[in-house]
Amino acid sequence: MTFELSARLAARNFDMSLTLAEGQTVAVLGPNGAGKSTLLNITAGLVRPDSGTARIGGRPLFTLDGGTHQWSAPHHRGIALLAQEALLFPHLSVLDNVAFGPRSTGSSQRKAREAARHWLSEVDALELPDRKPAQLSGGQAQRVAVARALAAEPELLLLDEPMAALDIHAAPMLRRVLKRVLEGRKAIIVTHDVLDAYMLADRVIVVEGGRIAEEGPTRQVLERPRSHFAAGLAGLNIVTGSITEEGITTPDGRLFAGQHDPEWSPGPGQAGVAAFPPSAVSVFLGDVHGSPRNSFPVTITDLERHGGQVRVHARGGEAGTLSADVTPAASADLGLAPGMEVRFVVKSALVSIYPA
Ligand SMILES: Nc1ncnc2c1ncn2[C@@H]1O[C@H](COP(=O)(O)OP(=O)(O)OP(=O)(O)O)[C@@H](O)[C@H]1O
Repeated sequence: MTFELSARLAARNFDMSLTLAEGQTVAVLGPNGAGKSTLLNITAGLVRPDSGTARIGGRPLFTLDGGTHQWSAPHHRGIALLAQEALLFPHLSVLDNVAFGPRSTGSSQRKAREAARHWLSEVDALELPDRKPAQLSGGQAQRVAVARALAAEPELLLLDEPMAALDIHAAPMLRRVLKRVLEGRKAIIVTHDVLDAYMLADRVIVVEGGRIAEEGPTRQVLERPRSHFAAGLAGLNIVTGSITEEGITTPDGRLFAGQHDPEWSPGPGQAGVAAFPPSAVSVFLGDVHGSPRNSFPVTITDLERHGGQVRVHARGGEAGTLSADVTPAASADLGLAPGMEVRFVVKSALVSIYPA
């Protein structure tokens, strides 16, 4: 059954629509304050939008358009929300925490505990049933919380940065468990980690300023980003403009040459993106002689160590923020420092051009 939502909430500058097909997991990525949690909370029934509709299959979750207003309470939505913290009932054993969902929908204690054991085994936590939540590590508690959410047999699972509160050793195990249990399930996972998107999601939605900035299949969005946020996650620079024979022309009239997708024949003037890694950018002081192509005057905003290189972050007028990787020796020779005006020159062979 398809999940469909369209909602607006003026107080949070929120206006989004999305559809989730049966069995599909979507990752929601975006900067702080973009509206990711608001999307989950509206879906779960914890925040009420000004207008909109949502349904799972034929079953309405809310209808706030037109004359008839309908609003289902959170526990009637068939939706489970998993937060950053496990939020288990502290006085119940692990087994009874997981059995809680089936119990509250009328299963006998025996049947509910049977279901609980099944879900504990699905999350690799069969050795924990008698413990109290206070006796669990963060990663164990979060796996139990996943089992508790699934034991309620939700039609849609919402995960709000489930790995965020875990240490680096516990996160990979939870990620593996989630990969297994999300297979073939409708789920929306809010995350700041591209690894989650790659491993867990069929599709990615990038949200910015309460709107969907970009969406598509995970690899397409993360390897051919169109939004600056997704480009940042992918570790790429992007410059947008309109398509020409050789590349794109930026809004301030600069030609940016690159390699077109061979399978794609753009119409002239069509909006396009030029994407390139920081390693494709060289840094020069002053004017560059010869071809002015793919060359930007920029102001350095920051320098940081990145692997064995120095990553030079800069602002380039219409081009927005760009970064270049140079060796520490080159950085020292050029005397690079924040506030300096330099020129970024990008190798056109390493620039991919694709439709915006
Ligand atoms: N309880 C609230 N009351 C009023 N405004 C809120 C509330 N929670 C969030 N907002 C506002 O709504 C907007 C979206 O916030 P939201 O928490 O959904 O963003 P987010 O993408 O989840 O951010 P983060 O990554 O920091 O968790 C922001 O402008 C935020 O300030």
